[in-house]
Amino acid sequence: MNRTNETRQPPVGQAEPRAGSSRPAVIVHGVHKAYRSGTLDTPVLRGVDLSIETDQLSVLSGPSGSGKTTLLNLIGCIDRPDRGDLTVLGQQVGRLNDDQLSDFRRDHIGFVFQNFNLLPVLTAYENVEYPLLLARVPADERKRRVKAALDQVGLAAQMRHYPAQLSGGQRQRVAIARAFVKAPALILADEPTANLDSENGAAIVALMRALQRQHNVAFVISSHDPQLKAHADRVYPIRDGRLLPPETAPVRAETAAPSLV
Ligand SMILES: Nc1ncnc2c1ncn2[C@@H]1O[C@H](COP(=O)(O)OP(=O)(O)OP(=O)(O)O)[C@@H](O)[C@H]1O
Repeated sequence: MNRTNETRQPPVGQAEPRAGSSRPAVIVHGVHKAYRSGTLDTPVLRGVDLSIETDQLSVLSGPSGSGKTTLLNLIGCIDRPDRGDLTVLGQQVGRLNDDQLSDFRRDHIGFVFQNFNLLPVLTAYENVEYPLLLARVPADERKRRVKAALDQVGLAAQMRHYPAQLSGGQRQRVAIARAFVKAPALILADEPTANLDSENGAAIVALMRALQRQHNVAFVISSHDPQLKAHADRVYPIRDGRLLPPETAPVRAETAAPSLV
């Protein structure tokens, strides 16, 4: 038997080791998803096949209702497909039970949301610290990592501010720091610029682009923001629950990473 051709799976609930892994970050195979309302099933994803490379910024793009968030939720292990399977960071997630799935999500995936989803009673510092508390990271290490993350998004001076004391763009920076602080191999962002004006949106796009390069993570973003699509390595167009052929990034002059402070 030729063992080199065997598909090796990491232990249940663990992601592939990051360094040297040449596998795609995400493989979606034959995925269908419908939402049920009463006796009526509304199909949303109708057989999606997709492979997302590590170390790239990828955008899922399509009109409202095309299924972007549904697909992002499946990749993020927030929901399960009706049919088909997903391999995320080398782990076939359909093999995980609900507890294992939520541990996998917590340990390996960072999330950024359209509405920021910060806890209003916690300061910027405490919001970023929260995932490290859940992961039982020791206090000294927590402090070092939270400060570094806030520094990277340019919010060191506002660390004691509550979300209500921050602008929309600053809140999204806190949310991005929170997503990066655990150094996940995969970050998912659902319409991260939709609630921002174009200037703040452009700054957030530049920040995500710079952080993706700096941290070598797979960054998957659902968006119809043309600024985001213009900065993506790969754009995956979705229409009516089906994927069209991917668009490669337009050739453009390489811009230096912006200063984050
Ligand atoms: N929990 C749910 N129950 C029932 N229908 C849902 C649910 N979530 C989404 N849908 C429906 O599924 C379809 C796809 O929704 P989805 O949020 O994935 O689209 P989207 O491309 O992200 O849209 P948008 O850009 O507006 O966020 C929509 O018609 C939506 O109404």
